[in-house]
Parts: sequence; C-alpha cells; structure tokens
Amino acid sequence: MDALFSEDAIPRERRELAPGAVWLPGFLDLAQQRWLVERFREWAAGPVPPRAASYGEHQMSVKTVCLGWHWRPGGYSREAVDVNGHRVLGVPDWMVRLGRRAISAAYGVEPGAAPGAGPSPWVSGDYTPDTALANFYDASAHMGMHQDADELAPDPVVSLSLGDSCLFRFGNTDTRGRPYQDIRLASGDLFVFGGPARRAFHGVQKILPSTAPEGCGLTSGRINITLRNTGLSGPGSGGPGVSGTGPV
Ligand SMILES: O=C(O)CCC(=O)C(=O)O
Ligand SMILES: [Fe+2]
Repeated sequence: MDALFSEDAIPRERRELAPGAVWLPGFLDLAQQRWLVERFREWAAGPVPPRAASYGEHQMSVKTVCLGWHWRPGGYSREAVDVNGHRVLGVPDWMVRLGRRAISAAYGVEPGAAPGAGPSPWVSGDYTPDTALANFYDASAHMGMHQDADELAPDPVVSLSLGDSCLFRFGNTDTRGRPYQDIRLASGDLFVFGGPARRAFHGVQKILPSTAPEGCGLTSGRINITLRNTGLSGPGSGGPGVSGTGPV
C-alpha cells in the first residue's frame, strides 16, 4: 500500500513549470543513461580532470568537467586556466544531435518538421550547443540558487540527470527566494529552460542517496550534464561582459 502511493507510483508526465521551462521525466532509457555515464568517465580521464570550482574562499561541493568551453566562476575560456591549463575536449556531434532531440521533445517540435512548421520556440535557428558542463554530486553535494548567466547567447539550457535523484529547485528570474517549485529530478530526466525562463534562479537542494535505478551505470552519486550555447567565438573570454551569477 505504501508503495502504491509512493512518489515512484505517481505518473511522471511532461510538465511545464513556467513558460520555457519544461521537465520531461524518463527522456533517456537505461541503456542511454549507462552510455552517458561511460562517456562521463572518459571525460573525467581526459585532459582536464573534474574539479570543484572556487568562489574566493568558497569551494563548490560538485566536481565539474567541461567540454567545448571551460567554465569557471565568472566566465568561459578554451583552456582550464584554474585547473591545469589544458584545453578542454570538444563537444561531440552526437551531443549536438542529442541537444536538438531534447529541444524538440521538450518544446514539442518534431525533428525534421515540415518547413513552415516553425522553429522551436525560444531557439533561433538550429540549437547548437558549444559547451557541456558535467557535474558530479556525491551524496552530500548540493548547488546553491543561481542563474546560468555566463552565456551570451539566449539559447535554452538542456539538462540531463543520471544516477541518484535530487531535489531540484526552480525559481523565478528576479530573486533567489520564492516563488519557486521543488521537483525530484531522477535518472534519465530531461529539464530544459529557455526563453523567459532562461535566467531563472535554480539549484540542487540535496541528493537523495540510494535512488539510482539499477542498470543506469552509477551505483551512487549523481551526474548532471547541461548543454549550453555560450555565444562566444575565438580563443575565449572571461572578462567584463562574460560575467554573471554563477552557482555558489
Ligand atoms: O545539477 C543540476 O541539475 C543543475 C546544475 C546547474 O544548475 C548548473 O550546472 O549550472
Ligand atoms: Fe545552473
């Protein structure tokens, strides 16, 4: 009886939390989740190891590995200047395709839709993320309320979750406080925020240990991959105009 009414028994359907912010539970099947976890392990063994970024004295509890552009508090650069100075791996083509499929699924526009069907709302042209940030959360990690504001392009952020579930807080564009909504992002879930929701504050309140589904490739901890378009070109930038409120 308990199980009947547990959170897992509640149908997990597509939900629009705000215009432009869409949660699509179960977007990735177990095989896809496992495959992405394997890719994360390869990236982690790559030229730049995952690192917990620091804001002055404060060190984040998540460890991040970047593709395309390296993110550090306040900006992006091609080289991981706050880690080991190496250039980060590129964004693979499959990831751009996955991002496009995610946008279509979230916003309800079929890939290859007939001309005239119109582009996905909140995306100008084809979605082409040039960056992926992959975060690893252990059981005690979290991410404070923040805006993803270091990107110059207005394109949506595509977020994929793997492993343990988390309590994710999605707020408003004005303040870190209320109104906000708390949802449980599980392994395989997609969350997209673009358009009027692109600069909404959001954060990870806590990880829910021992909730990773068997076969997802991760027995404990959580991986979150966000795809973004920085809107940057050239060798990289981190100066004025590329700063923003980063995840504390
Ligand atoms: O882990 C998540 O679900 C969100 C991650 C996030 O907000 C970020 O990387 O900026
Ligand atoms: Fe974020």
